[in-house]
Amino acid sequence: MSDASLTFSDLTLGYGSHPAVHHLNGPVERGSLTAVVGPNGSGKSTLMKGIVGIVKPMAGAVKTAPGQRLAYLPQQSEIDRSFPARVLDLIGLGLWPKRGLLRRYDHRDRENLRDALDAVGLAGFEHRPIDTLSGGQLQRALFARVLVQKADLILLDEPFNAIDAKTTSDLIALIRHWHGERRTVLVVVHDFELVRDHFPQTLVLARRPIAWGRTQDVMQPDILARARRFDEAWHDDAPWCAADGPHAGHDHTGTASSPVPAAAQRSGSL
Ligand SMILES: Nc1ncnc2c1ncn2[C@@H]1O[C@H](COP(=O)(O)OP(=O)(O)OP(=O)(O)O)[C@@H](O)[C@H]1O
Repeated sequence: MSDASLTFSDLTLGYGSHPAVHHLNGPVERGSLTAVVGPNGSGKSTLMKGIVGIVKPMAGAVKTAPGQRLAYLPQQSEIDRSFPARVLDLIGLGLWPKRGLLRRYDHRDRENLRDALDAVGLAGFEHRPIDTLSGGQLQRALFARVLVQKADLILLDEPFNAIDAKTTSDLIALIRHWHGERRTVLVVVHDFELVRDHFPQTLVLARRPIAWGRTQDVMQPDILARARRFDEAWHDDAPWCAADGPHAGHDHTGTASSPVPAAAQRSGSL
């Protein structure tokens, strides 16, 4: 029997009457590390929000295994940096589920926070207001918040956006460490090279799932070309659920032929 951290059952998520993700089926294995790739507007963030429960299913369901702790890091653009908080306050938010809103930090909490700051390379930044951090430093602080949450299921939405190579490689090391601890990790990524180098599993979305399985099987020119042909525009007169091809589930990798030369697909992003 599969040991699933998450299971999608014909999941459709959307806004108003528009599906942004539809007909997603299959399990996310416990302890797996999965990249979610796809063009702009293809439903990646919506899927993350659907798993967290911010966006409710229009149809179907997403089930998380009971008792799992979940950590979610939204895109940086969704984070309010003007909020008057210090780095320590931001990271301490990760302790709320455990210690509640009002309880003071105890010795163990302080140790956790210090360890997390060290792990992300922000020792000495604890009292800095968050609006003075660079983009990379803020992302490190947000990873520290995920660290203190000690979650079983971790969702990261475009954590490498506008981040330099050194910060990216430090954050990748943390993600691989979580993977080594058998946490389940899903990461929205645009950089194909990162996906090929570090993610054993990949889900390619273009509103519907185009392919999902082992990265070396999925990150193929024909599959990526199919995702590229995705039309981002909303069509108000479109049927609620257009029949636009096979419904991919886990390890169902497509085989459509590609008009895009393989060399053009080997690196880059969607
Ligand atoms: N709150 C919302 N209300 C209405 N439509 C939305 C909302 N959020 C997203 N959408 C639409 O849903 C579709 C999927 O958006 P989503 O943000 O999930 O895509 P994405 O793959 O994460 O894109 P990107 O790579 O650009 O971040 C898009 O067409 C978007 O305009």
